[in-house]
Amino acid sequence: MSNSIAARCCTSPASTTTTTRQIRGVRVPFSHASGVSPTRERRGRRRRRRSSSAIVVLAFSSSTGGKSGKSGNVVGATTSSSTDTTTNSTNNTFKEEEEEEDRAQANNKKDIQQKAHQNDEEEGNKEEEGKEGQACPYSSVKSFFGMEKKEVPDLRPEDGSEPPVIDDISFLKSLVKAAQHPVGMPIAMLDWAEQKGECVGIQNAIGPDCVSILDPEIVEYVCHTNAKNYKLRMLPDAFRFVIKNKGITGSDGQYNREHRLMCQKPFINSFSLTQFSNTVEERINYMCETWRTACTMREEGKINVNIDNDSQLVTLDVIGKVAFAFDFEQCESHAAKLLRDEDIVSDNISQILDSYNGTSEIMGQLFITPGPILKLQYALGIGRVRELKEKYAILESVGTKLITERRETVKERVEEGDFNDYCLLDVLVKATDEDGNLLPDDDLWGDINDVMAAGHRTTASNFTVNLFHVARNPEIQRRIEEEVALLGGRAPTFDDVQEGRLDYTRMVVKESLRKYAPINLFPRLASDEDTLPSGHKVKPGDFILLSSYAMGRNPRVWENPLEFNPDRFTDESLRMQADKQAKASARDDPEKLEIAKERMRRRMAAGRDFTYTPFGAGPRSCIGGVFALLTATTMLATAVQNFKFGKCDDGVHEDPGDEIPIMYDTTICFPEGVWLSMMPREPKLGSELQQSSSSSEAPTQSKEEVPTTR
Ligand code: HEM
Repeated sequence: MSNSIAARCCTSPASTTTTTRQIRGVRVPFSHASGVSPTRERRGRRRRRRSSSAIVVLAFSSSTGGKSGKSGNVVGATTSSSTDTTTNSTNNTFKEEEEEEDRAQANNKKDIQQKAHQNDEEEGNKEEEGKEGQACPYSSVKSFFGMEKKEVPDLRPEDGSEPPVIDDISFLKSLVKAAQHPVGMPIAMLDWAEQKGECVGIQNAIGPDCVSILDPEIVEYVCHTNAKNYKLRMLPDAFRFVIKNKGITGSDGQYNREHRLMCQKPFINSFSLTQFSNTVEERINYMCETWRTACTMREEGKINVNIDNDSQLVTLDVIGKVAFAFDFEQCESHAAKLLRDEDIVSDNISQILDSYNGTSEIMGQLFITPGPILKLQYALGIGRVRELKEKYAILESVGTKLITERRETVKERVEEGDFNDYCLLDVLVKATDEDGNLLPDDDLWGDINDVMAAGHRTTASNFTVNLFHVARNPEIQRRIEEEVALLGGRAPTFDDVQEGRLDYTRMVVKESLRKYAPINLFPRLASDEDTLPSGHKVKPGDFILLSSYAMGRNPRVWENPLEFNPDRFTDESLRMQADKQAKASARDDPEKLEIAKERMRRRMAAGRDFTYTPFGAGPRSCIGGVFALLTATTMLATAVQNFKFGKCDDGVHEDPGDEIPIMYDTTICFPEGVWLSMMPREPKLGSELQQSSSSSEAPTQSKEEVPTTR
């Protein structure tokens, strides 16, 4: 039986006995980090959990070494297409990606280029593995962008000495410090970089040896040049034990590539993106209306809110609809509670939310429990592992019911000639393997669950950080206002972001991601022996520590890294940044310098460098990065269009100063909440313009409801 997946329309009822896919591996740590409206009690639990996440990467790294997904004959897993996704695309992977690249170029859509870069990485790896067994027409595009295979730079110590290493005692001390620090391991990585350099070997007395890397050139080597040796992820045993090796984040090899390609599809398809834009617009405007009404109910005409809480509600609603057309109605529940003191959550939603939050919480508690102990606890019925399994089973069974309903809906739509994908699940229910069998429900649920968990709290935390800075920095707020006013009072859309009408707002989003990376680590495991450009020797099973947080605060790369400065992302700043990186990599060789400058400038302009890594890098990088940027920018513009933000002045919540108190469990958390004040703008920013405006304004997108499964 073949394992290939093709994009075909569903014409027959769901089959759940299709393939015997062998899937190896488990979910990445953030998969179940999705607490909704965390109470103080839950925050307390997160605080206790934190120290474990700092060390888990070392304690368990050996458990997944050497795993890889089963290979089969790929017959074109579904990938990007522009508007018509109904063609039976079996072998059009490269062609469609090439078209996507062209479109991105033509429209100067920088972030879609970044997406194309991810695909590029992926294809690069396929080529390396020789799995496709065919010449890649994409390589000409690659070479045009300077993405052809690069010479490995020589970054060994210039004086001929051995590359820097941390001995085991110093390492254990760092580990203890990291475990006590709310940010965890990235703090140790920054310390090592300061003391020894940006690529440091680590002798680890209690686990495999590690290399900690902050140097963008060596990150490029690991995530791009020789990515095939560093594709494996370390994952806690609890994930594997419970989640049965499904989903994108938990898989490797061919299964992972196929499911990445399938799941990327709606996030780069213009029809689907328009639906998603409508959803984001609708949800954030609903929340704005709730805030507005709450303000009118106060004498002072304004309110103070914990924006961390409300952000999570909006993004859960968004990701539910985007992933599987499910409406969590969090914004409605919030409005009912805030405005009328009513609880209106339906049984169906509470069941899903309870299981979703429950699995997240227990998974956090069992994060570092080794597999054999989990099994023993399960057999003896002690600890919370049974409860975890039960909760995940509930989640899965509700998911399966929704999938069954959606299969019917999509079938009817297809029969009526509507082949569009309104959500990710629509893509998945149409996908078949090369024998024409539909994919089994648990494969589908694995992907949906992954995307929901990966996209929910990450995007919410970014929105929170954006508004924190807007509220305390009048100049940042003024510059966003300026941009938003030009929209003439209509709702901001994804198109506004992609077509450059919200460039400054987008730079604020990017700066928030740099300084407060939603996911702090994206580690890799070496599968084979290798020597890094720094001269460090790597053995199979060695652990490569990569960190978005530490890279985003690397003082060599980012001047005054603690300063929040969105202007780092202007074209001019990026050019200067590129020249700085080129200088470092050319090492005083004038000939190399010119080539390196040219190359770095091109890469930075296209968002394809390895200095800025909030979405990770390489063949396992985030598949939702572009969507997340579009969403966060649209939400921020909408919020500023509707409200004037300021520091919290309720006399209860203290101003934290310019640094937000944070900690990481599986994603970034704000243990004290993030409080700010908001006052409605009357009328909305730019509305006056609309009345007298010319027809040159971009029209408001029509609202097309995303059909739900309920
Ligand atoms: C601001 C928002 C987000 C941030 C900062 C973020 C960050 C990340 C990071 C750091 C990784 C690991 C990458 C690596 O190991 O190289 C990742 C993986 C992933 N992300 Fe995101 N993410 C965000 C939003 C999203 C969204 C909205 C989706 C879904 C639409 C998504 C889906 C995924 C998936 C499926 C993976 C696993 C990829 C794999 O294992 O092959 N993420 N993300």
